[in-house]
Amino acid sequence: MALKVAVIGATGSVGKQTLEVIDRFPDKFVPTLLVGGKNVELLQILGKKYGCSVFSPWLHGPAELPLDKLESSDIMVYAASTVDYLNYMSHFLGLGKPVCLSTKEIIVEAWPLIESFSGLIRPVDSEHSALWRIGAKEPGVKSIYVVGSGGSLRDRKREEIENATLDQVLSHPVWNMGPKVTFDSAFLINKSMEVIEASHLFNLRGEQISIVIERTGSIHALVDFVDGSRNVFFSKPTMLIPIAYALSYPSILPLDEETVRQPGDALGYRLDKPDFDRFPWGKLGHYALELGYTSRMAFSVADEIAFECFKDKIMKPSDIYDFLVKAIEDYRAISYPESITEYFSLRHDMIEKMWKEVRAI
Ligand SMILES: NC(=O)C1=CN([C@@H]2O[C@H](COP(=O)(O)OP(=O)(O)OC[C@H]3O[C@@H](n4cnc5c(N)ncnc54)[C@H](OP(=O)(O)O)[C@@H]3O)[C@@H](O)[C@H]2O)C=CC1
Ligand SMILES: CC(=O)[C@@H](O)[C@H](O)COP(=O)(O)O
Ligand SMILES: [Mn+2]
Repeated sequence: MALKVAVIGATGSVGKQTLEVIDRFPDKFVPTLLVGGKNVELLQILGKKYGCSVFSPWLHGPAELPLDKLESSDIMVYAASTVDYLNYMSHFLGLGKPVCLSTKEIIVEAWPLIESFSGLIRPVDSEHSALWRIGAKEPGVKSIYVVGSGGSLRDRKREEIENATLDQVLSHPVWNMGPKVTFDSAFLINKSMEVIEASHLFNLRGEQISIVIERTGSIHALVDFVDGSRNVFFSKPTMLIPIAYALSYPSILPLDEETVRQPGDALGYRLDKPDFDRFPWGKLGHYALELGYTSRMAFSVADEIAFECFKDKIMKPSDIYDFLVKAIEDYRAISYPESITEYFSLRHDMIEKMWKEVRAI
């Protein structure tokens, strides 16, 4: 029997690639509910193509998903660039059903609220999928490496980074992704988010997690074990592999993507230390880990606002750094919400307060 799949964020980069995996294995997966945003035209085309239910706030009003369709699904892929559907995700997990989770903002911001379901949460973010596959959840892990490409500004000087245009920031050298994660990647904010994500998913301390740069996007993660051994994960830079693995776990689907290179070439890859002088944003994940869960949440919320401000030319990269540091520090002593309702209420207050600060700049 084909698994019934609900896709949140079906019209986006990860969502569309999820449907590509589903198309390749129609005997294994069938979409039951597709949730999208502004691109209602595409959403309706997809709904017709698969003969399934669709939902968009731009079509149907505030986020109220058809619960019957959701509950009758076997597995969820959460790939929306919003945390708005956290309560539905939590409800789905509460039914004992797995969620393939791409939206790292949820893991960074709301981990204490979903941690009890960690056995049902399957990482989709490429590095975390790789970490999962090479043993980061197993006993005996000493430390891990989250690998990055370096992003669109990786060869720019400090001054060029400070004056980068939106077009430059959104021209990723390796991956074709949605705008927010591409922006994050340009400043190593994405790696900071991924350090927190890895700490939560694999229950590791900040000092056990390092960022390294590999320019071709062929190495995604490394895990060092206490016996002195090291696992490394190679693959072409494609999200099809992590999406397919999350959907089909524990089996591996015959995607037949080209192997990245012959094993003999492995020594040809270069891993570099990140340049934190040019990319200080890449240290903020560790800083937020030090200061606690509410600071991590504030970091992610502030980053969402910073992206809007960068697009509107209200903030330069150095302003973004200051803004993120302030958010992390401002919320260090605030206790973390005890429920999803309280989380959304705190999130709302954070957004209001942060926009007030922006207006005062
Ligand atoms: N793209 C990638 O390769 C990777 C992405 N990720 C993570 O996955 C998540 C998604 O990224 P990506 O696919 O690139 O993002 P995109 O911007 O390409 O897609 C975002 C999706 O979310 C939908 N959406 C946004 N707001 C709403 C809303 N209020 N209600 C319903 N749907 C909404 C969009 O709908 P619409 O377009 O119709 O407005 C779209 O389907 C992010 O958290 C990102 O960090 C992680 C690793 C790799
Ligand atoms: C594909 C994926 O997982 C992204 O998060 C990717 O890692 C972004 O590219 P960077 O490695 O440049 O941040
Ligand atoms: Mn990633």
